[in-house]
Amino acid sequence: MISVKNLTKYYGDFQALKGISFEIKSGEIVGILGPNGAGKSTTLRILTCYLNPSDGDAIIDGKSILNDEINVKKTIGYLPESAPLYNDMCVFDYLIYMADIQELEKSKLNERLNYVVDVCSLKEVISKPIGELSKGYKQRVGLAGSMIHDPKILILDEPTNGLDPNQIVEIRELIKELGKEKTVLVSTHILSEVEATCSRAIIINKGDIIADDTPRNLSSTFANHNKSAAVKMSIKTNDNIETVKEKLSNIKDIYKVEIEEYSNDIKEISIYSNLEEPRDEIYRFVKSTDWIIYEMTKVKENLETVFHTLTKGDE
Ligand SMILES: Nc1ncnc2c1ncn2[C@@H]1O[C@H](COP(=O)(O)OP(=O)(O)OP(=O)(O)O)[C@@H](O)[C@H]1O
Repeated sequence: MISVKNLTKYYGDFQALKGISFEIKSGEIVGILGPNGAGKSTTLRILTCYLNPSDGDAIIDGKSILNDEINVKKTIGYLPESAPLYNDMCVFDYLIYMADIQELEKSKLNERLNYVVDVCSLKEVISKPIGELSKGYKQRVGLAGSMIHDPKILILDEPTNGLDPNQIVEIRELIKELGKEKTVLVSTHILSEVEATCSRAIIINKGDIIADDTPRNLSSTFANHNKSAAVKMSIKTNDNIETVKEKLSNIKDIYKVEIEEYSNDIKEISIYSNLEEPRDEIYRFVKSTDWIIYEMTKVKENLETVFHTLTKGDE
């Protein structure tokens, strides 16, 4: 469905992509992961014909990005990192406008409108101006607009960026749902999202692919030489999520803290550490607070720790 061959991109003298190649089969949901500046957006913008490669080619559903731009764009639904939504437009008008831009046949308009409104759960906001919607709803509108023309492939650039944990879970569920019918390529920093939704992860760093496998295989491949670990913790506290995150981030050797879920005073947290056994330090810290620990489990290997090991020193 997508065949990328030796894709190279220079910005002036700077080589942002160093001849990457990969294949994506029909029906796959593939996550493209990498630290800031790795080349994720550049790759996605080339595949969607918004940027020319310096060298190489990509064949999208049989069409080359080099000489069949119009048909490539028809095959793809693209949600850029910051989707250009029109705040004064109501959701309905925006979807009609996107259908128009994509030259969707009039006879298919009603059916497609009903489908995207339904799958993206937009019914209750359909007449509202986009500017009045929450970030989560705006992202749903962006997704709905990007697939109004029924593309075979969805390319989503950091679709959960800036969303709160509940909205992230919702968009993750939506991507899974869409993946039942479409081939999906999604870039993200949220690795738990890749583990939960993607059948494959392509890890990219400094313009090169450094790993390409199922999340499970990646985790087990690196099981023996990975010195970092993750801890899943459930706590009870009245501190808000930002405060919890900040306090835990200050513990020595912790490099990342994610609040996975929360309801009132219960917070489910993932904590990532450079140490093989981070629980001692975490416990000592929690003892100095009024938090109550409901659960604390070490997870030796997951995609986050693999990712950290592979890209260590590059962030
Ligand atoms: N228009 C541009 N001109 C010059 N350099 C650029 C341009 N766009 C991107 N770059 C550089 O190319 C590299 C790859 O950028 P890209 O945006 O593809 O990375 P990314 O993996 O998407 O990062 P992020 O997660 O921060 O969005 C970075 O070093 C970036 O500074």
